Amino acid sequence: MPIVRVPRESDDKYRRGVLGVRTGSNMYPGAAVLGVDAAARTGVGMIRYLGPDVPTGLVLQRRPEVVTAPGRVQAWLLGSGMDAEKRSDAETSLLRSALGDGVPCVIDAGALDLVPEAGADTIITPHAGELASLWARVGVTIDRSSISDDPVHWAIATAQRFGVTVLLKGARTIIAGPSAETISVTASSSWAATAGSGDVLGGILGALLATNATFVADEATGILSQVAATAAYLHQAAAARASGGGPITALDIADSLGPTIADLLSRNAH
Ligand SMILES: NC(=O)C1=CN([C@@H]2O[C@H](COP(=O)(O)OP(=O)(O)OC[C@H]3O[C@@H](n4cnc5c(N)ncnc54)[C@H](O)[C@@H]3O)[C@@H](O)[C@H]2O)[C@@H](O)CC1
Ligand SMILES: Nc1ncnc2c1ncn2[C@@H]1O[C@H](COP(=O)(O)OP(=O)(O)O)[C@@H](O)[C@H]1O
Repeated sequence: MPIVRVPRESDDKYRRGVLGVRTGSNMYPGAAVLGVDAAARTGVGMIRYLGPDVPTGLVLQRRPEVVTAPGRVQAWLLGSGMDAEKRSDAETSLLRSALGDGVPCVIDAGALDLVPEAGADTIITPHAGELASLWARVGVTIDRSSISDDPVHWAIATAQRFGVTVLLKGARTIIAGPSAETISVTASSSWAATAGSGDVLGGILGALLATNATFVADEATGILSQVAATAAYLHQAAAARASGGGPITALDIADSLGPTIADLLSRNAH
C-alpha cells in the first residue's frame, strides 16, 4: 500500500488529512517552525499549530497557510522543542488531551515522558539519549551508548514494553512495532546529523500519519511501522538530495522534500 498519498479529484483539504501540532516552546521556538515546515512540504491537507506565542508567530511567518485555531485533526505531532522538566501543568494537560483524542500520535523529544500513557496508535521518535531517559522513568538504568551499540534490541524492547511503534534515530534508524517486523533505514551520508534535523523528521512523520490516519486503526497490517519507515527514508533521501555531498541545514532537508517525493512517485509509476 503506498504511504505517500497522491491527492485525487475527490479530495479536499479535510479529506487529505489535518495534522495537529503541539511542539515548540519559548526556549526552542525553531523546532516548531522546522516540524511544521517539513509537514507542509511532505503534503497534508492542513496543519493546525497550537503552541505558545513566540513559536506561533514564527510558524506563521514561515508558513502563513497554517491554522492556529483549535479543531478536529486526523493525527497529532507532539513534543519537539519542548522540555518535559520545564513544561507547565497546562501544557501537560493539553498534551494528555491530544493523546486521548482517539487519533494516531507522534511523540517526540519533550513529550516522551508521556509514552507510558500512550495508546497503541502511537509512534515515538527518540534518539538514543531520549530513549535512555524514557527507560529511566520506569526504573531501568541504561546508558545512551549501550542503546547506540545495539539499537535493534532496544527498539524492539521499547516497542514491547510500552506497546507503541518505535523509530529510534541515528545514522541507522530502526523501526520496531509491538508485533510488526523490524525495519532498518540507513542514511547514505551523515550530513543530516545537524541541529533540528530530528524536528524535520517529526514533521514528515506527522504529515504521513495524518494522511494515512484512516488506515491506522488496523495495526495488524503493520501500517504504523511502514509509515515510520517511509518517513525515515524520505528524511535521508531529502537530506542526500539537499546535500549533494556538502553541508546542509535542517531547513534544507525540508526544502528538498517536494522534489524528493516527486522522484519517488515517478520511479514507482514505472
Ligand atoms: N532550533 C531548535 O529549536 C531546536 C530544538 N531542539 C530541541 O531541543 C530539545 C533538546 O534536544 P536534545 O536532543 O539537544 O536534548 P538531549 O537532552 O537529548 O541532549 C542534551 C544532552 O547533550 C549533552 N550536550 C549538550 N551540549 C553538548 C556539547 N556541546 N557536547 C557534548 N554533549 C553535549 C548534554 O549534556 C545532554 O546530555 C528538544 O526538545 C529538541 O526538539 C533540537 O532539535 C535542536 C534544534
Ligand atoms: N550520523 C548520522 N548520520 C545520518 N543521519 C543521522 C546521524 N545522526 C543523526 N542522524 C539523523 O538526524 C536526525 C537527528 O535527530 P535528533 O537527534 O532528534 O536531532 P535534533 O534534536 O537536533 O533535531 C535524525 O533523523 C537522525 O536519524
